[in-house]
Amino acid sequence: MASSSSLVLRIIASSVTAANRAGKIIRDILTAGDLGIVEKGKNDLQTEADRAAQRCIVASLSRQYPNLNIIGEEEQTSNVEVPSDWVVTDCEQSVLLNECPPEYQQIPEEDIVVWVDPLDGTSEFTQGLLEHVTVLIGVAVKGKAIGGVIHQPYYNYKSNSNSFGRTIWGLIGLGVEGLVLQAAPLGTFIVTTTRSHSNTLVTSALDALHPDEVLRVGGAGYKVLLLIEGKAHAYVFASAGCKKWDTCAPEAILNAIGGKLTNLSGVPYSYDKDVQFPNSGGVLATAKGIDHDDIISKIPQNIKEALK
Ligand SMILES: Nc1ncnc2c1ncn2[C@@H]1O[C@H](COP(=O)(O)O)[C@@H](OP(=O)(O)O)[C@H]1O
Ligand SMILES: [Mg+2]
Ligand SMILES: [Mg+2]
Ligand SMILES: [Mg+2]
Repeated sequence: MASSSSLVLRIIASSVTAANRAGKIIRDILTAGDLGIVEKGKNDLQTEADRAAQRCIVASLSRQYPNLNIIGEEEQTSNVEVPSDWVVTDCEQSVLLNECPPEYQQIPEEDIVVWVDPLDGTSEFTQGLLEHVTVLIGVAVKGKAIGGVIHQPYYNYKSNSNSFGRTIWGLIGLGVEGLVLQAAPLGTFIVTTTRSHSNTLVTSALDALHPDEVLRVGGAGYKVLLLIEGKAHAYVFASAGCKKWDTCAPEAILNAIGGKLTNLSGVPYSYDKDVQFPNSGGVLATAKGIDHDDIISKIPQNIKEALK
């Protein structure tokens, strides 16, 4: 089989196209002005943009890969028609120009699970912090996050240029495309964490690490981008609030450039189709070159216990 036609690479290539389309849908809904906000739970909002972006991504991927396991954040009623121009079935050709790493060349469809967060950073989206918004599509093989797409529909939107938005994709063994990798500054320790889902446990984990600076921003996708672009050294979230769709794509992309994401006890998450959705052990993600285990050792035991 030619490497360019490996299923994993084609799914990533299709996910880039679908994420870009979803980003355009998100922008159009915000521009139209009716967000249709629904409260799913305490401090847990959903907008028409979340719902529409998910329908676009799931319809687009399942049209091309009818037997693929796709798990999305939002509940979806299958009998609602998806507008035909939301269904995109072409692959991003630049992805297919790459050689698929040998270990992923022969993966059958049934071993793959795709985790979809159609809009990460919903809280910030509703408050106009648009740079924090991402579309996340993660690809897991046998429970491991191996590839993914982070699309940022409003990247650079404050600049006067007409071309804003960007798409980052990555695959372990291949690397990451769509941004410039940068190391965070030496001699200081910058941590990023939640902006809208904090509590006393979240704060006490941060306190225990004595960071020089804490960047409180929205979304798991955006926080991992801060790590990749050298704005922060670690993403620390001592809460069970994040779910598998929040971390699958960011974890794979971070891993592809030498970073790491685990729970706060250092245990990796499984992305199998049968797993529980919550990342109940919290989230620690570290940039390339940061001593992940050293940070784990500084998280107090009572916090680790509370998150088990
Ligand atoms: N306590 C909580 N309840 C519900 N969702 C939570 C949560 N804590 C974190 N999350 C989810 O985890 C993602 C990252 O959170 P945060 O921005 O606070 O770091 C968000 O995804 P969504 O915006 O896709 O729902 C958010 O909803
Ligand atoms: Mg949500
Ligand atoms: Mg999310
Ligand atoms: Mg979401």
